[in-house]
Amino acid sequence: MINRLYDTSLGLLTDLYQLTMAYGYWKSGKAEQEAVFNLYFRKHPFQGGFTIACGLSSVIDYLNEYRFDEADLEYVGSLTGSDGEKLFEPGFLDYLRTMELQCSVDAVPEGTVVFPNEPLLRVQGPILQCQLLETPLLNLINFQSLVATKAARMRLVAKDDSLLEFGLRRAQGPDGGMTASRAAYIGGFDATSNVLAGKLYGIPVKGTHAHSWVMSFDTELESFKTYAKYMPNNVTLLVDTYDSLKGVQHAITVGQQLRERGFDLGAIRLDSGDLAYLSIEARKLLNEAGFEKTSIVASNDLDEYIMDSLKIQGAKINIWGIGTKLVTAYDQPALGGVFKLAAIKNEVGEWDYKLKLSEQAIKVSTPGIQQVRRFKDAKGFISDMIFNMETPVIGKATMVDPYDFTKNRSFSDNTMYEDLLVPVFAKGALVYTLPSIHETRKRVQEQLSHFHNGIKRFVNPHTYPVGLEKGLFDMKTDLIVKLRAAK
Ligand SMILES: Nc1ncnc2c1ncn2[C@@H]1O[C@H](COP(=O)(O)OP(=O)(O)OP(=O)(O)O)[C@@H](O)[C@H]1O
Ligand SMILES: O=P(O)(O)OC[C@H]1O[C@H](OP(=O)(O)OP(=O)(O)O)[C@H](O)[C@@H]1O
Ligand SMILES: O=C(O)c1cccnc1
Repeated sequence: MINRLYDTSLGLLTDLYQLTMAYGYWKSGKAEQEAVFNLYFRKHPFQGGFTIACGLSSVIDYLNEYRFDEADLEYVGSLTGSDGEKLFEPGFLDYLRTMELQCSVDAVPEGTVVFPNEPLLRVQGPILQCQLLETPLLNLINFQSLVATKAARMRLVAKDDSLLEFGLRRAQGPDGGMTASRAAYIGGFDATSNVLAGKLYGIPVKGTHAHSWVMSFDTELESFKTYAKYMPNNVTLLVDTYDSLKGVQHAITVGQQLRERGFDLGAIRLDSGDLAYLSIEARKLLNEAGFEKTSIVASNDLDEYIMDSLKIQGAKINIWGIGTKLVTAYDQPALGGVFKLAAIKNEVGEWDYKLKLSEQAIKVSTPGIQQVRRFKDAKGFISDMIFNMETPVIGKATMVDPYDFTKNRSFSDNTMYEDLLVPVFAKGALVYTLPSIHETRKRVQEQLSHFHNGIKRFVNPHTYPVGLEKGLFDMKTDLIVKLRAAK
């Protein structure tokens, strides 16, 4: 299924309205008009204070293979409108057949901590092409950023404990499972039970055994002994099938036999009951029997809140197995990333800036060829300023709070900063060297370490300051005033 999905051309992985608009651009002679779109979200997921950008690697794979094959074109050519006539002329299908991607894409590297309204991706190129890419780019970035963020939240609670992703069976289909395994690893998990993700993405694979193994034997002890006999170098025993603490005693018996063979009892796993009480009691039993190094794995519908609570209760869990709540991003199953037109080049080669009005200030889009400047001092990151690349900031920079123009801050020209978006495609050609998944995973933790702890708490997190450069703010305000007057 997965291979079939990715072996085929994916040009049609878009919404029909992108194709009908593309057709309209083509018919009206606007197809090649240069446009700029920004991909951003408006609100952090999980009522949190940060988001992890993830999915760029899939975007690169997607754009590298971007095409419409003959079967795609035949299908598109067969689509009809309300009168039963064809929607698209053959000439448009020929246009798609020979179309080569001309877009330039700038993006924040995967694993970067990002905030509402900041472009994660900026796409510049023929408007027809940018338009077709809206849906797949959002599909690739939204879900992976969501899961990477969820995973990063779990990592914050776990601290130095191990985190194992167990979600494949509960994921939203095969692709949901695969991309969640990848995003979870980037967000800070140590390993996955998903063997295909191990093979394709190079994520470490780990696992224990199921209740069915224990149930298939007459006694739990026999099941443990048999498992240890055949896999002595990978023994984690699930102790809760009948009675968790009796299960721990059986695991200790098997651990003693393993030691006689030169191996050891790696871990026990608890998967039901009061995980705080049981882990504390299990730890005592293991320590009393000389198994201080044996780990305690817990699983059972865990999320960052239950983990936090278990830690407060003094649970002796040092490996966490997490599936459903992570891979489905259970408490917020979608990130609302959007892709908005921000500028179009006119006949005389100048940019006409564009914005979408809304009654809600938060939903008014921002025009401009946007870049994000992240200011920092010796202690870490202090503020992000979105600016228009066409009017570069020279000298002192003034940043305005987009929702309260009376609030602004200035940064002298010797304030340290980094600009977040980097070139990924230049006129259709890949110009970016993708870091390994392991480097991207490290980047998340490194990035988080530069932010104030206030943005990382789960309850009423601190709002990290993100503003518009004064010139961009003024340009946006003028445009709003003009558009409201023209309504
Ligand atoms: N000490 C604890 N504090 C907070 N939450 C806990 C604690 N122990 C377990 N939990 C969580 O409470 C939930 C209990 O789930 P549930 O009611 O299904 O119980 P169970 O032990 O799985 O029952 P069963 O024996 O039927 O499998 C799970 O999400 C689990 O992670
Ligand atoms: O609870 P999650 O966070 O989703 O983690 C995955 C769950 O999947 C397994 O249960 P399942 O009942 O499917 O199989 P089992 O017999 O191996 O426990 C495992 O024991 C976990 O409880
Ligand atoms: O290896 C495990 O223990 C495992 C794998 C998948 C789901 N639940 C548990």
